[in-house]
Amino acid sequence: MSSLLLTPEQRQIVSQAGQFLLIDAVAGSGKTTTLAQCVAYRERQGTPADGILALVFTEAARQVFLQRLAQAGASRSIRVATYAEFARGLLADWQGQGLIDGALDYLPDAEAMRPCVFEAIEEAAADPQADREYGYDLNNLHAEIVINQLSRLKGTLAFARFGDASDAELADELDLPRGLLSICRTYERLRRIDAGHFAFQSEHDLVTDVLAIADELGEIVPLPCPALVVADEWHDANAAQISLLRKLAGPRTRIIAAGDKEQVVHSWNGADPRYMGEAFEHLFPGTRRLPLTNSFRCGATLGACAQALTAQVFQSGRAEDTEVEIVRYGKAPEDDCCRQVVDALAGLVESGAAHSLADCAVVLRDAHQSIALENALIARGLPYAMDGCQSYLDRIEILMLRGILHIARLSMAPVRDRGDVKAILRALGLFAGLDYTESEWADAERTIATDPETIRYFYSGRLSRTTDAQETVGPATRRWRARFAEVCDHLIAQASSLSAGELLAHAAAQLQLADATRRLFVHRLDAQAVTRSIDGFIAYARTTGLDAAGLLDHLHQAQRRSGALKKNRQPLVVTTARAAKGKEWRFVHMPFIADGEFPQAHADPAEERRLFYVAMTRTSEKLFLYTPQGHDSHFIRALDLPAARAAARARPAAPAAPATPPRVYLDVPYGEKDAAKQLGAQWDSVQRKWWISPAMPRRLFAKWLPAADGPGRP
Ligand SMILES: Nc1ncnc2c1ncn2[C@@H]1O[C@H](COP(=O)(O)OP(=O)(O)OP(=O)(O)O)[C@@H](O)[C@H]1O
Repeated sequence: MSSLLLTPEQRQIVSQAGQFLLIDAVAGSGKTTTLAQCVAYRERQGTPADGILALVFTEAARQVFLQRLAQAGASRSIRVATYAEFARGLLADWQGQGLIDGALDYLPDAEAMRPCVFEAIEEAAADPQADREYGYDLNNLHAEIVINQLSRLKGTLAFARFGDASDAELADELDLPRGLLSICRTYERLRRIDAGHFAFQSEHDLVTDVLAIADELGEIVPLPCPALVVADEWHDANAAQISLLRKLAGPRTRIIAAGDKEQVVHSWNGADPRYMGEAFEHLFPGTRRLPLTNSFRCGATLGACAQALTAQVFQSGRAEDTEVEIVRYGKAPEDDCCRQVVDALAGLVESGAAHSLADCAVVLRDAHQSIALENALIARGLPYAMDGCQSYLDRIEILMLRGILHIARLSMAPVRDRGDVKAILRALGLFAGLDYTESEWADAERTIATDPETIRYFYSGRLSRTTDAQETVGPATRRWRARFAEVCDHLIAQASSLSAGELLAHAAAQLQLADATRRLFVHRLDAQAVTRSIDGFIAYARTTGLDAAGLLDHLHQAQRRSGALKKNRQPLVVTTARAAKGKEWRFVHMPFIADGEFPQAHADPAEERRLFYVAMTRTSEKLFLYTPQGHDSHFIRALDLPAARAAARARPAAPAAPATPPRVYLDVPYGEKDAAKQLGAQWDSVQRKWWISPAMPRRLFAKWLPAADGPGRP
């Protein structure tokens, strides 16, 4: 049984009687805790454990939910599953009962999916009607892009449209290349033999396969009809998941979903604020909505800022405040901003406010902003670990730009490590559209790692040749390779007279890298992120003023130093707003809060605001926001910090809201319950405790009062 005292809001949720309940919760308000308490309560009320199902999105969330169930005193046999796992179990049951044939092959990961994706790419390319502007490359990056797109099309149920819309129509509607859509359609055709009979199946297919089979075979395939389904982190749900939930709702099934509508930040993958609102209410008529407004993570000042930003009630259940400091940066914005971040981080550790850098995180809007930050951290010797995004030194577009500089110099020096040589060459080959076999790659890597000057032959022998009869590349790739070679020839000629920044800027302009990026990364948002990263790196190269050799040397040293720093066991975390969701640190720093950066230009303003809210509410002790001097981002203004501080000061000192429940709970042993009852104590069936109102004379109940309230039991 839990020792946690539920807040009045939490208690109301746990004991409410309606069939469908949607919990509108603020960040850190105990969604998971409350859902687990709902499960334990219903079980105590007689719902059998095997009639209860908890659905979550990830294995990590499953583990947390299991812990919370144990804390709430629920039985261990209650099923907690991810959506994919649950769907897979259903398919296995149907197969076991002989209702469907199931899949011949289960593809557990992207690696296993790759041959099937390649087959789909080849078939789509061979179609006489194929989109000739699309690069049907058979490489890992392209396979990954196809897999992500398959997952999006499934999550949004857009696959259902394939029956009545052409690839061209869908391409237009979804802002995707027609070639990519026909690959996805081909993949699905290769996979799907018949209802309930699949040539192969991956994790991404499971939920939509269950939905499709249930639609096609109707009552032949029985769906479970649990007495209670709870769905955590509901703000991440997509169309497929909400449809599955609907299918599980029998006439007496109770559904409780908890989420924060302000944390819908995965719309790229099908999440939609409507699933936290009207779409849920439409599918589950009579839904009651109840709030969880007390955050146990964010103190009063930050809570008031979050409320001002989102216009949703956001109170603090934390006794201590969470301060917010606005730091302004000036000239040379990137460097000045990062210098201030690094100074503040070092100050937190030196002053003892943070036990180590592991108490801190830097949350970026986007990975491209890490370049100046990582350089500042490396220069200061502060250990850091990237979480949810790669270090700029490892990102494929940066490796490609390094590769271009190596070509310009016709030397791989100073890089000698075979792994580093491999990463740079492959990134270069990918952008250049080089069609190498594994053994050709291995050969090139070995030779160049042994003698860095042989990159010259790699360039003249393969990279710049566009008429090799053995190559099977299409005309679009061939044209692109010719342009690539022309630009590289120019860079080689200019390498000694231009700086690295000028060489790269020339290459980016002549190669129209933004277009090339769109060709490779396909999805508009992915391509934009890579383009920003390329622009950021070129700007950085320009500020150094170094020539190609100098910059390559500098990057090599930076890589070595960052490798050494990575060995530290208590590093600072550098992450992005999206990847930070669900996490928490004592001190959070958010650099580059400037209009155009965060909120990002051309992005959906509502999702930008939600992302900002997610990032800022990861903090428990102090949030640092860095904004340009004289140009506060409109997010900073929206927080209305002076008013938030005033509200926090005006708040009654302590105890905080949840520590002052309107009930005083008693520790009454079972044998003394009648005595307590006679004195006026009442039974709380949610907490499973006796309680009195604060107005009642405590001395009568002194021996049962918890330690903080009275003498209690010896
Ligand atoms: N009534 C309560 N009293 C004290 N602490 C509580 C209470 N309810 C929840 N908590 C604590 O608040 C913290 C956050 O709870 P939980 O993880 O359930 O919140 P969440 O809303 O799911 O968080 P997130 O926004 O990160 O998804 C946990 O440490 C939990 O133990």
